[in-house]
Amino acid sequence: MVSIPEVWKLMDLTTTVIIPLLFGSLGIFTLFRLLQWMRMRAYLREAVVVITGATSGLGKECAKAFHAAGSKVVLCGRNSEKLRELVQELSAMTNHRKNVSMHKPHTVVFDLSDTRMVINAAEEILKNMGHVDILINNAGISYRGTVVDTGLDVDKKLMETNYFGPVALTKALLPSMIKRRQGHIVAISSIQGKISIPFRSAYAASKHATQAFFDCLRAEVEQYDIDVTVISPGYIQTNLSLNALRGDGSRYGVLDKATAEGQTAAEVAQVVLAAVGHKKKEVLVAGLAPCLAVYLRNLFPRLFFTLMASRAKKEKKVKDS
Ligand SMILES: NC(=O)C1=CN([C@@H]2O[C@H](COP(=O)(O)OP(=O)(O)OC[C@H]3O[C@@H](n4cnc5c(N)ncnc54)[C@H](OP(=O)(O)O)[C@@H]3O)[C@@H](O)[C@H]2O)C=CC1
Ligand SMILES: CCCCCCCCCCCCCCCC(=O)OCC(=O)COP(=O)(O)O
Repeated sequence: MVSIPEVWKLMDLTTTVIIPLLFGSLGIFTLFRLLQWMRMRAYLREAVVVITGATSGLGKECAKAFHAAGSKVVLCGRNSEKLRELVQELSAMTNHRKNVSMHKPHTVVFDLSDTRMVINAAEEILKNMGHVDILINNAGISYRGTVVDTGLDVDKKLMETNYFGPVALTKALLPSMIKRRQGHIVAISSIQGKISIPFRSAYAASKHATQAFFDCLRAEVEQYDIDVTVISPGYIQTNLSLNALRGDGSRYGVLDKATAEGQTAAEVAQVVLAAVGHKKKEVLVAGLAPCLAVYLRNLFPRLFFTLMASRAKKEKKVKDS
């Protein structure tokens, strides 16, 4: 039994020590988060942010998010008409924050799978903007097909767009970042940069290569105060599956159920904004099953391979029927 004086003592301890401590820590935590948020906003404001694949999906939503945060966005794409429309859309956005001014976006037209064009584009960007603070390598294409029926030209196309394009652009902008000892390079990879699922060989390979390249880069450029962020999303509601290539190089042209039921591009763009603002090294933006699959691949690879083989058999049966 607890005696009355003991209860008083306990209550005294609660009111004089535990409650103030609790509220004190909460206050410190809130203050810390606020400072973090303010530092992120300051980092993004006025920053020159280059975004590839800005004409659609995640790139377009990133353009809106960074533009609204006060960054000077450079919109890259291969369709000048779509870029012009986006500039109009961004220019029409109203500024809700009094202390943030939104800048007129710049545009650069080039195809990522053409190395010469990529190098010229980087020169053009540096000439017009003076420097690049943040490069977001977002543009990409996907693929559907079996290894046995896929032409090598399709494997190469995927690697050129998803891997060599971002690598060429990064290499072209890196020396100026090193010179300034300042810069941030972002790679939009995929959960498929961490695990390979059946009928995605070319896509998963290009994303695994992306992950590996940018992990190396991060280690090499930290000494120059350059940050590298790799973002690995799960399914997003975009045109990715519609524009995916088949094994014979033709357009897949189907909006897959998983894509249609994915996260919205605007949600993922906010995660990209925060990850860049907080200078995160890598971020997985996916539901429970894809995240668990990544851990399963690393912790219990045999089980993962069995699951993928059964998935391949099942999908093949459905296709054949
Ligand atoms: N949607 C998803 O489920 C997921 C997407 N991702 C990644 O997100 C990124 C953005 O894709 P998402 O928005 O979904 O797809 P979209 O198809 O909507 O957008 C892809 C963008 O990349 C551009 N692009 C494609 N090929 C080239 C090229 N050769 N040169 C220049 N630009 C090119 C497209 O330009 P154009 O308008 O001219 O076609 C478009 O702007 C990709 O890297 C993708 O792998 C990662 C995980 C999941
Ligand atoms: C301990 C229990 C573990 C349970 C794990 C179950 C394994 C389930 C497999 C889940 C596979 C998830 C694949 C996710 C793929 C993905 O998110 O890809 C993103 C993309 O890049 C999409 O591109 P696509 O062209 O494929 O639409």
